[in-house]
Amino acid sequence: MSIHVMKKVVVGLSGGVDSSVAAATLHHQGYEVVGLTLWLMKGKGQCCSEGMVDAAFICEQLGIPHHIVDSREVFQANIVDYLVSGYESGITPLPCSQCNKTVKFGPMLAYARETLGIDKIATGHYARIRYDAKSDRYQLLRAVDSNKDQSYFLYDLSQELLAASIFPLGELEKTQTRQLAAEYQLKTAAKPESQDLCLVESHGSMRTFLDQYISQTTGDIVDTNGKVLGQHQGIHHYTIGQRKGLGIAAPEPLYVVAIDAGANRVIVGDRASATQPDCTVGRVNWISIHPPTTPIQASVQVRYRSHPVDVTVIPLDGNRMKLIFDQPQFSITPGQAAVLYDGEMLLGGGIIERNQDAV
Ligand SMILES: Nc1ncnc2c1ncn2[C@@H]1O[C@H](COP(=O)(O)OP(=O)(O)OP(=O)(O)O)[C@@H](O)[C@H]1O
Repeated sequence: MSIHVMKKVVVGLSGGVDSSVAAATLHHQGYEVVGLTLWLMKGKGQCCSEGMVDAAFICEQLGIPHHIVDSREVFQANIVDYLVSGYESGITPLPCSQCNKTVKFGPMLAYARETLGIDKIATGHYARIRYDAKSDRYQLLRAVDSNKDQSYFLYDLSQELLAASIFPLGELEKTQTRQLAAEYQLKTAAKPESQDLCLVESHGSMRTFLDQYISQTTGDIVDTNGKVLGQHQGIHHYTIGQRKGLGIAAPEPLYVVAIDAGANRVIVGDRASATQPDCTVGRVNWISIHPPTTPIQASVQVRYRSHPVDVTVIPLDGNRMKLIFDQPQFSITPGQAAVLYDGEMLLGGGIIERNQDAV
């Protein structure tokens, strides 16, 4: 007699079409699925409450249980406070990879294991996971749909989290996801794509969000020689490489090249002065490979949508690395993630550090 043990999985449901299809796909594959929605945002939580209702509807449609976990404190401490202190210190923090690690995957797996006795979690992220027996590691790969690929935001996950995760949409084109949603007649089938960071979508702009927390303190906008060219309303309104909205009339286009929080100054210069041959990166996480001890060649994305460029990676002590670009790069932004790839495999990544020469 064979005993059929049903595989169990907890699916993170945002109320969007991707996670709905992830849950429905696993359900149709025979998994015992539990839906889990994290309640993330305080105050302006309209998108969260709508999301919770839509997620509940999907669970009812699929006939699966739905759990909601109040994660507002975790989100506030790990994302809102992280963003506010980062912008106050003159960097442009990346919230999504931090959110995935500390708010979503980590706590979701803990909840799945401790409360539900389930060892697997799934999300609607577009990325793939492969086990490599030779290195005994789980590797993170780009999604098949290169336009939707979200691997960049997942570079900071651990081996333990990767081993426990399933990305049912990694092999699909977005159009196929929509088709599946229609086939399964999911309520979320026609829901529009989210266009931006959840905080930006809920508040209209990052500026509106930050202005709730950071008071506007006027300061100088200066050129690279320290000459005052204008005034700003708060350094948190600026990011490296920014050209628009500086309010300065100049014969040549000017870009933000550095933000000096100590002196409350924004430093602007021509395109060449916002271009760097190298940078250093901290809090490095090697995800798919063992940490290298000698220099390696890779390609790097310095922003989510930036084109990968070739780079030499020099490992440094203390979870840091130096990146030497084959071609100097424009607008390398402290606080954003530098994520390394070898073809479709994501090797690792970390947070771009401040360029000490620029301030
Ligand atoms: N509040 C949440 N609770 C639980 N899981 C979540 C939540 N928000 C996002 N997720 C999970 O993370 C995945 C990626 O989230 P992201 O915010 O990038 O949404 P998305 O790509 O627009 O997907 P979706 O269409 O499912 O909203 C989602 O597919 C979902 O599995």
